[in-house]
Amino acid sequence: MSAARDIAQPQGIEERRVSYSLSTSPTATFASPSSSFMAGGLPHRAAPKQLKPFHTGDVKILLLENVNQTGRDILKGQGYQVEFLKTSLPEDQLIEKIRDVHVIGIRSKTKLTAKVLQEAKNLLVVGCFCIGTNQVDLDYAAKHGIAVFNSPFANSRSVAELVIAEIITLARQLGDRSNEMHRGTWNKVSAKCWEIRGKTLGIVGYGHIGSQLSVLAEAMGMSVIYYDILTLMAIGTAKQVPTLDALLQEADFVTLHVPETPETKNMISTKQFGQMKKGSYLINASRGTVVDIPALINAMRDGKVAGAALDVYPNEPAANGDYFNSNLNQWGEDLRGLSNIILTPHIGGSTEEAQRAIGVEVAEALVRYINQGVTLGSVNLPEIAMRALTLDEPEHARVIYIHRNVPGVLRKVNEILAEHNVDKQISDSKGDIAYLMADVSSVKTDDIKNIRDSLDSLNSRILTRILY
Ligand SMILES: NC(=O)C1=CN([C@@H]2O[C@H](COP(=O)(O)OP(=O)(O)OC[C@H]3O[C@@H](n4cnc5c(N)ncnc54)[C@H](O)[C@@H]3O)[C@@H](O)[C@H]2O)C=CC1
Ligand SMILES: O=C(O)C(=O)COP(=O)(O)O
Repeated sequence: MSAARDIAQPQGIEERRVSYSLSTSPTATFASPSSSFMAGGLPHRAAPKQLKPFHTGDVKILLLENVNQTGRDILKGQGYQVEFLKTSLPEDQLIEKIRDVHVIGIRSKTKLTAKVLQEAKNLLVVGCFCIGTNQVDLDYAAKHGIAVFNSPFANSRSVAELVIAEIITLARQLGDRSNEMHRGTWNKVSAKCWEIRGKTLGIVGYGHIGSQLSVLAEAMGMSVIYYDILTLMAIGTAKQVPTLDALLQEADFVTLHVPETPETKNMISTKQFGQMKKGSYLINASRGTVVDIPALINAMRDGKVAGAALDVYPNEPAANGDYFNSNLNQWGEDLRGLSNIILTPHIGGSTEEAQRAIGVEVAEALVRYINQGVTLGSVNLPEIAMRALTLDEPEHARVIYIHRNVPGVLRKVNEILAEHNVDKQISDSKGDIAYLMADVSSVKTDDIKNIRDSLDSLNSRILTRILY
């Protein structure tokens, strides 16, 4: 049985769903208190005008960017309202839509900036159905009690395989030969075409993708060196080098697998191209901001770089269609005019295997969070797990209190919970934000309302949810 089913669909839960409670504003009153355990509790940053009985059908989810069917099925299977769009949305439309939803699922294109998130008054959680989370203002989200989840490695293998294909394609100038044949030209050449056996691959960023790539490259007879800000265990006979310059000076192929951060912006620019070996190759399947594209164009025109593969760009379009004729890519003409350059539309993680796996992983994390408050795998909140609430424990409730990490909060929370039997309590913090989960028993509806109101009145409060 899958984790989602374990957590979200205990025996007999379906018929009881209609009676569990929507978490409320401090001024709202309870409707139809449940006598059983249910997973519920939606956020209440904006005071709802009226409280209505809650069921899973109240949870509104917006899925953008063609999230895989596997994820959609899991979420719909919970009874949530799921709206699905194939593309991302321009900011104004995104703001309109995000106001209304409790959950949003995105991939790498949708920018959830503070400006967008501040309109998301009901938003409980963001699911990034991809690896990168740079498109989300994680700090703003945490400070407003919005959890963010991603899929940390389900597409790593797909990216690593793409890079292997690109290494050979560049070494043999396959893109150019194929284009020539498409134009009807037979151009059989061996000059400056190489085997990859015995060549050195320099991997910048030796995380999930970089280390997977290391294994594949060594299996094909390449020597692997890598540079990372962390000291990391080498896989196989790969060697960590102390600086980026050392890597650039030694590598025949340089491939980038770092996240988008202020430090990685234009990490490969004129100075770094100057360090690279003449006739070496550059591959970027990380983020478009990591390579200074005008500097790459110059390095290729000078012959310093013999070939390049770009899968990512500083500005990427929201949907499939015309790209280089839009003003999104100001260097389109220059890039297309170069020889031995592979240009792909951010397809590193775009395989059936990766997308299916990501759909399941992220949707299951969302279900666990919505239904049980479990934050395992969250990238911006402390990770906390407690066993699922079950139906044979009447008058139990799960209290979730997201709060600022300041002294004295636990004492105040425990004063509020003191009259009840606290079966279990866990609390953890991450920077300024703390997450507390407590299962309490012998609680009646009025008790739940009182607990919620008291927690809401504390200065440290960011978000209170009570699941029962
Ligand atoms: N083209 C595509 O479709 C895809 C692109 N990506 C991109 O690839 C990136 C890497 O993915 P993973 O390997 O899964 O991430 P990861 O987090 O497992 O590894 C990243 C590595 O980069 C290192 N690093 C961070 N900053 C650095 C710096 N300034 N200098 C040197 N090393 C640094 C980290 O210490 C870490 O070891 C993602 O952040 C994402 O942006 C990921 C998946 C698909
Ligand atoms: O997983 C990532 O970080 C990627 O870059 C892949 O993004 P995508 O899901 O193709 O929008």
